[in-house]
Amino acid sequence: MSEAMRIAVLGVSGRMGQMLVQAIGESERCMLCGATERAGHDWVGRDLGEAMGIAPRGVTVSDDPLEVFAGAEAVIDFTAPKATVAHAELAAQARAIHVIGTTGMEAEDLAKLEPAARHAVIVRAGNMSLGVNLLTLLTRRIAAALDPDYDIEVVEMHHRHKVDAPSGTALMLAEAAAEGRGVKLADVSDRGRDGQTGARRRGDIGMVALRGGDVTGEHDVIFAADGERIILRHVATDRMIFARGAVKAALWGRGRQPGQYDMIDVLGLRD
Ligand SMILES: NC(=O)C1=CN([C@@H]2O[C@H](COP(=O)(O)OP(=O)(O)OC[C@H]3O[C@@H](n4cnc5c(N)ncnc54)[C@H](OP(=O)(O)O)[C@@H]3O)[C@@H](O)[C@H]2O)C=CC1
Ligand SMILES: O=C(O)C1=N[C@H](C(=O)O)C[C@H](O)C1
Repeated sequence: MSEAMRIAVLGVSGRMGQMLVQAIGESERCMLCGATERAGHDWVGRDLGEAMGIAPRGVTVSDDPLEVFAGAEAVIDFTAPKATVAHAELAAQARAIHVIGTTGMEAEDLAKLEPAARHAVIVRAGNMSLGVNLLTLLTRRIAAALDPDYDIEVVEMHHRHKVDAPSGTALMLAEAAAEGRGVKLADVSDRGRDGQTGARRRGDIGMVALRGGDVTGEHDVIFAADGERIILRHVATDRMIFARGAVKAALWGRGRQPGQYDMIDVLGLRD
């Protein structure tokens, strides 16, 4: 059996950071070797397990990503866009596999991942669950089969703490719908309806974001025509689906050529 993969978790105190610690602990194929938080965070310098209120883990939370990357084969990053861009540069220097779950990245942030991917394996997805990735494939197929008399709307709901909209998943689903229709999402996307909007433009793909309570993540893709609606739905009830997907991505990255990959590659679903 090959050696257990050494994985570090970035932004470890976050909702996803803590799930990732649990998901790494579940697998015999990997071990947690490091963890980071922002400088000044009260977990920095403490044993991770003790900070989490569980048994000591023998891993000290660091605010120095460079030191953490140097000791890791893979790093898993569910933090914030600017932090992720900086992490990508460090992952490239350390030749570490960089699994990115962070959403809300703008085009300029994504462009900065390209030079890093010349040296590191980057696996990035707005949603790391099997269910959502399958849903993107279904969305693409259905959009390809229907003409623009079927209006496409992507509706998402998340917890009150989420800071970006539309969600990374909603963007993945809208991209898949646009791809199925053979159009560019940027040309047809309608994200900000408010006031006197005028009638819906034929062929547009709408996106709507709801925020409230503790909703883990819910996404509907609606194909609405005269006389009928088709609704594809994914409901996440446990963040472990994302964390397990991210660990799977890190393990998949071992021995790959540098470049940018997504969960469709990891799950072997590319056609
Ligand atoms: N792809 C997927 O499957 C999923 C993606 N996500 C995405 O993951 C991201 C995180 O979500 P969530 O865990 O809910 O958010 P949280 O705010 O709970 O966690 C983010 C953590 O990252 C920390 N952080 C920010 N900047 C840095 C930095 N420079 N170095 C180290 N740590 C840093 C934050 O610290 P502080 O709070 O002090 O700023 C915080 O602890 C979001 O973009 C979310 O949309 C979430 C779930 C699934
Ligand atoms: O912030 C979240 O919580 C989630 N973010 C991802 C997204 O933006 O789609 C994935 C999941 O829906 C949870």
